[in-house]
Amino acid sequence: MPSTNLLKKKRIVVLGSRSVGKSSLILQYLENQFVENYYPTIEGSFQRSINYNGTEYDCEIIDTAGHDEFSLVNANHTIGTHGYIIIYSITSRNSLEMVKILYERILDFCGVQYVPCVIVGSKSDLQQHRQIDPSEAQEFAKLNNTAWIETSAKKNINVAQVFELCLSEIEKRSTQNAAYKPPPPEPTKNTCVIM
Ligand SMILES: Nc1nc2c(ncn2[C@@H]2O[C@H](COP(=O)(O)OP(=O)(O)OP(=O)(O)O)[C@@H](O)[C@H]2O)c(=O)[nH]1
Repeated sequence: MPSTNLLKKKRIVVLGSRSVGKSSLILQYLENQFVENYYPTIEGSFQRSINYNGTEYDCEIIDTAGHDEFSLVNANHTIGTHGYIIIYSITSRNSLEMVKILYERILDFCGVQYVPCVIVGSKSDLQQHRQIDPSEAQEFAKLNNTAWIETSAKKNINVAQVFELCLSEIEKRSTQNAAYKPPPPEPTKNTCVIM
């Protein structure tokens, strides 16, 4: 039987195109800081205790290098991962297309039809450069049973909510699993086999 502590350990992977603001979101969340300059990420892992719904979760947050159409989702992204945050910038149509590709690649790699996931529209402070209508991203999220939210790391809008939503999606999934009862085995038929 797994201990309660183990059950509260959650691994969250943050994915998305280059420069959509993955590191900025994490930095704002963990350290209440925002950096205007762009420094490409290789990969980073951060520990953070998150209180959600009265429960303390011991979270590992993985910041990944920006993805393009040639990047593959690999075992490092998926093995042991409980939830995904996939980010596009509201100022970039290409980055929303990459969200769709990444989500499909995760499902393919894991061989499942659903994973706990939050789709995040970043840089919501840049309204004058908006290319993605909220309804478009919301529709994709709804179709795929994921959560969706817009954020600004710069203005610290909806930053903590992204991580809480991710835990909520993870919990939803584990409740569904707990409620799941496998179908009873098929009754054996009294058939006669002629050899
Ligand atoms: N206006 C605005 N700029 C942002 C916001 N978030 C990030 N940026 C800027 O966007 C650029 C890229 O941000 P990063 O956080 O480095 O993006 P990333 O997705 O981690 O990039 P990679 O490391 O290439 O994957 C930086 O210049 C940030 O200052 C935001 O909410 N608003």
